[in-house]
Amino acid sequence: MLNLKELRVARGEGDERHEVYLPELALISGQVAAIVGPSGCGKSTLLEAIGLLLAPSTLQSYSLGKAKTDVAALLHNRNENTLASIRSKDIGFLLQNGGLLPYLSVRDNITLPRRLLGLPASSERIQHACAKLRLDALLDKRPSALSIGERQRTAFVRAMAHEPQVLLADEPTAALDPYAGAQLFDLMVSLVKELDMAALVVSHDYTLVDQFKLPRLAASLTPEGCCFAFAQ
Ligand SMILES: Nc1ncnc2c1ncn2[C@@H]1O[C@H](COP(=O)(O)OP(=O)(O)OP(=O)(O)O)[C@@H](O)[C@H]1O
Repeated sequence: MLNLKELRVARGEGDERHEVYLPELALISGQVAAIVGPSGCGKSTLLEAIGLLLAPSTLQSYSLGKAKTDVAALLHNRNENTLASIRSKDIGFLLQNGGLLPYLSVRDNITLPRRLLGLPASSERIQHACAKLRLDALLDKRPSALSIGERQRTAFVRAMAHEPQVLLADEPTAALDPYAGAQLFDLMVSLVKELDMAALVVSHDYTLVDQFKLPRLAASLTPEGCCFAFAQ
């Protein structure tokens, strides 16, 4: 579902430059893996590069989705239209701050990705996800009237609403209590299997990562910056 080799991506300049290196990543359909590591090591940077929100400095190969789209070639040729379509259709991104649109209701935030793609606004899966994450009573509210955890659950449903091939989630349970966090992980793992997709999730919640037996893409420090590889 996602195969990538030799990704390097950098943030900052000069002494502030921080490079992240991922020698290899292979995710099969139905798989959820966790990106783990200390604060500031580059987990979000890595996720943003994989999600095509940040341009890599080096990328040997990157194929995405069932069609094995050659993303590395698209990036190399700066094929912005196709890259934009992959971002909106094939990738579901849950940003660390939620990224909800303040002037839309919870319902409209959740259904926006589907409406932009010309799909019916709602689906049985969305209704099930809203019920499981206890969002039903909040659908007419604006994000400013929600707690941070409620915003985070809304952002998760929005990231999955258009049934992307790959879900990239940056700390989706950071603001949730243990029960709500486990509910969200449980929903994510079952949706990923049901929809034949793959997911990468940045998480500091090692209890959940272990409980759901997720493979860990773990950070180690190198002279250049930070290198990620699957923990043995
Ligand atoms: N916009 C930016 N410009 C320059 N440097 C940045 C920027 N965003 C992050 N950095 C730096 O890049 C490095 C990696 O940041 P990143 O947010 O990817 O880490 P992280 O592992 O996700 O951290 P956390 O767990 O605290 O969220 C850090 O040293 C950070 O200070």
